[in-house]
Amino acid sequence: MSRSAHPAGPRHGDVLPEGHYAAPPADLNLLDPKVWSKTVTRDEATGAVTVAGLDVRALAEQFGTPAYILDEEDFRSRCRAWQQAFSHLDADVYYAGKAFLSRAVVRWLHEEGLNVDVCSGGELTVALSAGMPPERIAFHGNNKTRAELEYAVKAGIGHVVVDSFEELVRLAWAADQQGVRQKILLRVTVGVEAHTHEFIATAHEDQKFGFSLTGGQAAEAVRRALTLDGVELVGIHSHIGSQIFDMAGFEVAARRVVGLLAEVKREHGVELPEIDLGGGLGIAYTSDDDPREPQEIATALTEIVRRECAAEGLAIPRLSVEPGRAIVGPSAFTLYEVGTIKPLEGLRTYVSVDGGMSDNIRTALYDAEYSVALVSRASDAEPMLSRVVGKHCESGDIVVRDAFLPDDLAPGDLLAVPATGAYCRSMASNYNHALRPPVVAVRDGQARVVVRRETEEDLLRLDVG
Ligand SMILES: Cc1ncc(COP(=O)(O)O)c(C=O)c1O
Ligand SMILES: N[C@@H](CCCC[NH3+])C(=O)O
Repeated sequence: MSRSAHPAGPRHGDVLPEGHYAAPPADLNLLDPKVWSKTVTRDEATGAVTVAGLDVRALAEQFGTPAYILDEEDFRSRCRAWQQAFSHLDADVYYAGKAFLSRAVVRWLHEEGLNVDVCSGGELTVALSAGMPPERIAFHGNNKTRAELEYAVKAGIGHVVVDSFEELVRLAWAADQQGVRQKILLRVTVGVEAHTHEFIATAHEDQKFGFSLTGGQAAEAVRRALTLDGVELVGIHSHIGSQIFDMAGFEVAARRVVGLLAEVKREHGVELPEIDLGGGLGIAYTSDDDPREPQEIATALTEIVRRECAAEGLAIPRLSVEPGRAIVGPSAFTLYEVGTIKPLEGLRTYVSVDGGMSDNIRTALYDAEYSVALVSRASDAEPMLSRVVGKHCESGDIVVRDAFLPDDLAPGDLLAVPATGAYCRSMASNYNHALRPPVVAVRDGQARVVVRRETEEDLLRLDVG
């Protein structure tokens, strides 16, 4: 989640606790390019907002609301930025499918030369069915089932990132049964407290993922992996958490992972050829967030790996990274229609939209911050401190906790929440039997549905009682 300062400010004229809110933005019609996908613009003369040359009002008309609008050019350009940043190195970029996966996205990744990281049999099926070569797929997860492991081995995937001793045995057995040797990396927890929300930090000791480096589990896992016939240990993996801006955690992780490679060489005389430093790079959800560019990350990581390897007398291993949010997060926005508007004098105005926690659970789950804009017209009305809420039966059903919207807002207006490409559709639910919204891909004046809206028949199909 964003760790930025509180971005909201008071409704004009309201008396609010002093210093609690920042001032409202000077112009509510401005769409900050930091948080909107690359092809989004607002025509100053007419106020119309377009994406990939398409008027969002026409998109709402054609595809309905709520809808995720995915800017294909933006997505592809982020893929290229990551590829280019690591292109001069012996390195691989794996897109983390958990952020958002669909067959269209897999095809774009394939065309742009990226690999995919999956963390369930379902994600693996989507990746394979869209033609991703199995050797370009990595499989993650802290509790992969025996069936999932057999499926992955049978499919011939590139590597499995092993998370536990049980999995090591299960996987070696599954591979043995199929007469193959499965390449693996071991996921280690490097003991870093990533500066992010507790639920998305993954490298400190007290959580469920990986082999503890400091507690000696990682060394034991290496020892066991090297003795099992069904697996070929090729490297070490670390993922410290998500929505991180500070490079320090990655640097510590890189140092500790290289330290383990050195220990493995000393103990076993084996130089493991690969390291994977995971994903986790933060994006701008509000104008206060300042994310790092892929190039900065590539430079910082490779410098540290080179330096540590030189100090330890190791050959430089092949490096992988796994960005998810940093690729797809900024590429999409969610389009909603305004319904009920409830002003609370001296407090704020509750603006209800036709979606909510079923299409974006992140605000309720992580206290995530988002921005929002009126996109069906421009407005010169006064700023009104608002809370954008959904239509679910929960008072925690909040999409944007604090934002300024024009105080002439009316039912039927369209709002868009930017930076909802990651962990929104992929974490969407049918709570209150909501129908999950479609994903509409837009590019060069063309729009097409890549994930269709659910229907009531979809819900009833599963209800077989
Ligand atoms: C192992 C692993 N790799 C990559 C990612 C992608 O993270 P992000 O979307 O923050 O880049 C995650 C999710 O946090 C993960 O668990
Ligand atoms: N779902 C989280 C990120 C967790 C990523 C998986 N390790 C989010 O929305 O920020």
